[in-house]
Amino acid sequence: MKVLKFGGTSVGSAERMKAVASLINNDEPKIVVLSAMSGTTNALVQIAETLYQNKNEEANALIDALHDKYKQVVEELYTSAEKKKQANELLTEHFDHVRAFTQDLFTIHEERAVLAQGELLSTALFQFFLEEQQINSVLLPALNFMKIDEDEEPDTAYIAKHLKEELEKFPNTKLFITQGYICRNAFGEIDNLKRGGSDYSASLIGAAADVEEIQIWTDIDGMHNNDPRIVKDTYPIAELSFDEAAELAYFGAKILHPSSVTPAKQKNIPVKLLNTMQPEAKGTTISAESTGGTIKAVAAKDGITAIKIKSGRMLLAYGFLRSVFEVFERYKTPIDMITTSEVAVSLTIDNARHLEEIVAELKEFGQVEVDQEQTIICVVGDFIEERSGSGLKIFQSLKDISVRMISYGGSKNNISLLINTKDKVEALTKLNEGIFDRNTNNA
Ligand SMILES: Nc1ncnc2c1ncn2[C@@H]1O[C@H](COP(=O)(O)OP(=O)(O)O)[C@@H](O)[C@H]1O
Ligand SMILES: N[C@@H](CC(=O)OP(=O)(O)O)C(=O)O
Repeated sequence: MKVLKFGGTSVGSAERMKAVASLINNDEPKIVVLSAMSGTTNALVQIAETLYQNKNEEANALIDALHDKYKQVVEELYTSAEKKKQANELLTEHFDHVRAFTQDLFTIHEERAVLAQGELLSTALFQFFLEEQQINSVLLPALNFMKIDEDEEPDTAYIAKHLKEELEKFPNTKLFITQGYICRNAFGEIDNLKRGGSDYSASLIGAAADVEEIQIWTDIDGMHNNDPRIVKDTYPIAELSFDEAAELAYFGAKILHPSSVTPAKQKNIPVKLLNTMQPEAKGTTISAESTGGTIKAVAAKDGITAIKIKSGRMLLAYGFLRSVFEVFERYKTPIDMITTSEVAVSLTIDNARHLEEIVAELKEFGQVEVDQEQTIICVVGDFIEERSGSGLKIFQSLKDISVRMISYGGSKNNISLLINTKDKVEALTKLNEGIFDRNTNNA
């Protein structure tokens, strides 16, 4: 059994859905995980924001516009009048459900129900298409097995048990379709795995069903060595280790959801990143093995806040760092980077929701400085043997850019640098020119 996840762009139009159907139409047993059609989740987020503000007329106009877009998809996707009618009835049901929220109090619970509509629609429309094409498949409702706990972490035991039960209901079926992104929370309510979470769904499903391979089908031919949205002349990487891929995903490579590597790594299931527009391309294979040159890729994570605590008196005392970390723990705020000197400790966070409270508490330890609009540049590779002077190449490339923090040694896979966000494009471009050995890594 394999898991194949198709992202928003891969199911973004009737034409794309038809291409996905032909890609999966073979005898291999598989679970197909679909995202919402591209643009849908953003549109639903906008509808939810409008509903929060009680702008009901505006919300209705947005809902109508999205509904119209889907009517067009139905027109293009199906050939028979019967399927078009069935699909249009389904659209009415879903969009009326969203419209109903204009009449009522709008809270986070309603918001989550609104956000779930994208995946519910894409999978239902796709299943209808397979039926029309007489391709035998079963639609598995993710809300019957995908669950997060009180800490918003996946309940892997629950997922494995309930997914197995769902699959066992259909012993003769080889093709299952299900929703990415959506789940139930500890209270049984509809929830989600955060933006981009369908990759995470695919990986959790793959681990739960102990599949032989997880494929993430998207609109690019694998993980590139640099952000292709920012830098020209990037190339796909043939192979990455789980740890390298996890670092890149966490530090901004949008092609993968940050948490999606962990479940696959735990079960040692290879993950392939493949391109729906170019299915024959080799893509990237993520596995326990790591081969290729020393420096593999670079990614950038924006929205970082740097906090420096200066305290000559206390820094070297044992227990000091623990007290600092406890402040962040109290506010459930993870720390990304940390560096220390004799008189100060600098660290970064990407969730500044409790910044004010955190800073107020840290001031008890010393002088606190805060810098926002920072970016972490993360260079990933196998740095265990400093054979090729990777550090030198990195610093030479960045010689004209002011680097605020440097972190190396936490893992053998990552050198992280903190820079001002305004310097990001220049930093990524210079690194692209200065640090890669194209012949070794290119897919
Ligand atoms: N290092 C990278 N390698 C490949 N793609 C990347 C990288 N960094 C950012 N991306 C972007 O990620 C996009 C694919 O992710 P996403 O938009 O989430 O796809 P999907 O809609 O299939 O889920 C690509 O189109 C590309 O612009
Ligand atoms: N539809 C959700 C989940 C998702 O993963 O989408 P995509 O696979 O298109 O990144 C989102 O837009 O966040």
